Amino acid sequence: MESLVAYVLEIGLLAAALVYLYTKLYSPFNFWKKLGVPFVKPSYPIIGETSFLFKPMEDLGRSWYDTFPNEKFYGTFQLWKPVLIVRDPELMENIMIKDFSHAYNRNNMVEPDTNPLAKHLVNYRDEKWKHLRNKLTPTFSSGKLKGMHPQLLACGDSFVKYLTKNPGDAQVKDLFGRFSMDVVSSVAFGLDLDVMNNPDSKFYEIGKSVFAPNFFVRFFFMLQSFLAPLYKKLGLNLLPKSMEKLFVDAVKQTLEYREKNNVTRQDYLHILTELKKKDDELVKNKELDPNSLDVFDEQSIISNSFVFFAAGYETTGSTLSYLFYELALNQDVQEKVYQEIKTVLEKHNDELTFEAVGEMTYVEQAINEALRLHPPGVAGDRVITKDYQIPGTDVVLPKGTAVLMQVYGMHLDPKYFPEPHVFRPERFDPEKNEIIKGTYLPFGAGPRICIAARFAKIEMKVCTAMLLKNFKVKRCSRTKVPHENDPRSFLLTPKDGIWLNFEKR
Ligand code: HEM
Repeated sequence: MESLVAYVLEIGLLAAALVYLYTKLYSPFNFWKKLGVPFVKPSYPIIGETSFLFKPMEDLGRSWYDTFPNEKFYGTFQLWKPVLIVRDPELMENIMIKDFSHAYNRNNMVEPDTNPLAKHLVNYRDEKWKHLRNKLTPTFSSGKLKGMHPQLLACGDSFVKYLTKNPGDAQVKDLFGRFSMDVVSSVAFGLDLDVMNNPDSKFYEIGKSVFAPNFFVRFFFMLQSFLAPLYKKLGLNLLPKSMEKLFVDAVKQTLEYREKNNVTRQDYLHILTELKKKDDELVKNKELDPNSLDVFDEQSIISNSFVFFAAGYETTGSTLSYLFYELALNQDVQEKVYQEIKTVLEKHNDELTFEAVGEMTYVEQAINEALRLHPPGVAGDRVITKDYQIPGTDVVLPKGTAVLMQVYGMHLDPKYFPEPHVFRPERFDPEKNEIIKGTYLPFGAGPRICIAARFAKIEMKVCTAMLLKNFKVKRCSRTKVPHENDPRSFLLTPKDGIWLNFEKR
């Protein structure tokens, strides 16, 4: 009996010693303490901090910003992984722009060879990313955007036709989602689906269900950086295999059809096809290794068309929904937007040319203001790729540290945006120059900024101009004020859509 007690005591002492040594010497939770950075202790031993997996993004954005209100930066954890929270505009600019060579990559990415849709810009790293970004940047040049303009107008026309047939109360998240799906399918996949008027299209049904807010997808998206090696091993995708196949087949069939019938359309798919042709030549001349990640091949076309969908569908659909919600609640702003649209169109013989859209500066200010109040991403994501000394401090962040820039918190900080909850597009008047550098980041910043920010703005301006020219937007009995964000989404997106009333002018 005695020997059993002694045995249990010995085991107990050994376990206590191991726990003590682990927490004091080896635990990853000592990371911030060792660096001398203030930090939030993780909620649980061993597994660390889990709140980022469950808290609604809006609350997460607020709490990240409001914890340590007097610090420019502090440490926290995602599970056992240390994450630096940055809440200072100057430091954000340093990390994203000036010292970009220390933070090339985002933390939340998978390897480009993980699955057939992963070989795209969002997932590329380091020098490989730089090469691909250089190739893709001209695809959004003014000339190329002008070439895509007729397709945006066609999508806008379908929208106006739909509302003319169905005026009155509408759930706008669904309508702007359909518009955004029309744009993506037409510009990136070469498919004229007109889902605005044919919502039972299979493509739309599947697309809508995949991108609909979903706790499961959100959970796995937030864990992507932890699970990336597993995804790669198993060839996994956050999309179901049926969806993956649908995208791959849609692009392959369109490419074959165009090739066979000699069809040329000035869209994104065409521009990507031209990039492939250039690299085919280089491979043929043995100037490029056909197996290198640098080669722009058929999989690159498919993946980069897909990223147009993944990165552009929900973001533009939600932003337009919030914009129209704010315009319905702020009729004086809507009137000012409408007057600008009318004046510019009169000058351009009632034609919404590419140039006319460029002249609609107040419309753009309203979009900027909607993105300030409702940025789809609450935080900007980077990972330190080369040891980085935080300027003006002794803190050296080791390679591999994840960093989150607090976009949402800053957009709502009265220090930078007085009366932050008021919808006031005048803040963005380019002549007043009121915006403090580094405080407004809906599209990110620096060399890794959203590559399609200009395209997205033009798309949203075209949609706004065409709708407001024809309709007045008002609240209706089903409009929820204030609106709620969907807790199931990893982006800020309205819960249950937003209901508004469209009245023909
Ligand atoms: C309202 C609309 C949109 C918003 C608010 C938005 C926002 C963002 C943000 C915050 C980033 C990360 C930037 C950074 O890390 O600094 C990003 C990256 C990106 N976005 Fe967008 N985006 C929008 C529309 C689009 C559209 C329509 C496309 C279509 C092609 C697109 C394609 C991309 C790509 C490919 C990247 C990765 C860039 C890179 O890693 O080099 N986005 N976007």
